[in-house]
Amino acid sequence: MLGAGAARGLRAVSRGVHRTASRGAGPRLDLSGIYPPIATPFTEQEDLDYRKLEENLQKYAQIPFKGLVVQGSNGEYPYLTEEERVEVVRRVRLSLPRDKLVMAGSGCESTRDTVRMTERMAGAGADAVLVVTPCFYKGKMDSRALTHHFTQVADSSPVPVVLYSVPANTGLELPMDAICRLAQHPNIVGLKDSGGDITRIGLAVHKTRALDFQVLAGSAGFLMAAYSVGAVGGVCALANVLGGPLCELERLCVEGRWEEARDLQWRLIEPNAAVTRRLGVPALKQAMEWFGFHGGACRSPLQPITESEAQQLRQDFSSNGWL
Ligand SMILES: O=C(O)C(=O)C[C@H](O)C(=O)O
Repeated sequence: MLGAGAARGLRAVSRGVHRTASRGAGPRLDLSGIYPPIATPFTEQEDLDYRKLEENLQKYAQIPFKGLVVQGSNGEYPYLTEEERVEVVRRVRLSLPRDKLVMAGSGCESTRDTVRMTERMAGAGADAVLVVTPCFYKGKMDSRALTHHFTQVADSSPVPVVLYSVPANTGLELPMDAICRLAQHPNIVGLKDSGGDITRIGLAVHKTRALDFQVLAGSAGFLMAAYSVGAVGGVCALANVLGGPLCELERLCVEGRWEEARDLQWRLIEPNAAVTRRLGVPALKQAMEWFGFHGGACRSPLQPITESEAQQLRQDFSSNGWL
């Protein structure tokens, strides 16, 4: 892991984003494995519910995850204050066994705020940060702007940076040429791609092969496909609910047991689509309740799913043998 000093020392090199195979800053952070982007429990008054969070964490600690993503899209981070964001990461780090990675979402709209939030997340104990593409001025977020943004953040980050492309939420994809340039940065160790375009994931792996750069599938529906083109793991909303089966799918892929992997992958596609692009975070939190975790309500303006959506959601799990 790079320290702040090391990151500073690498700045001169990273400004030009030119680097070859060796990062030259000690062993890289191994990202391989499965991560749930954890949901944030709230009380009825929409305050953070740290007791419920802790109870969820105790359960997640029993599942062979590589670690947890705190404040990915499903953590409702756009609705948390800066203090809340940092405090949740601090508590997760304290609760989680030391060998589990904590990857903290530190993305903000401006570069300046993201740099600051990244430093705070590292101070709260994050092992790595996950930095989403800024998107409010999406028409202006071209390769030049995004390369500049991520380079500035990585230059000053005390911990390794993972790029995060999630077009369903941001309305933009991190362009491939930006990924290839940023992959050369000594403090940028990977990409979480939630877009689901398997040709793009394969190309990202192919184009960065000579580098110590790791690609993670950003959703469970294409996890096996992503492994087959060289991804090393996945950050999957569905892992909040079906963490064991997703870790099993990881194992089958890593062992090359593709037929068994395919059978399992098939059963995950419908539940995954339901808790992500079709019904989103409120549905994920509903499903968590059915599987013994604390989900509960989202922070407003997100609304609970309707009765008929809940029925369809249940059907998506039960018809695939999960309920
Ligand atoms: O919450 C996140 O962050 C995710 O990566 C979830 C992801 O978008 C998914 O589809 O699983």
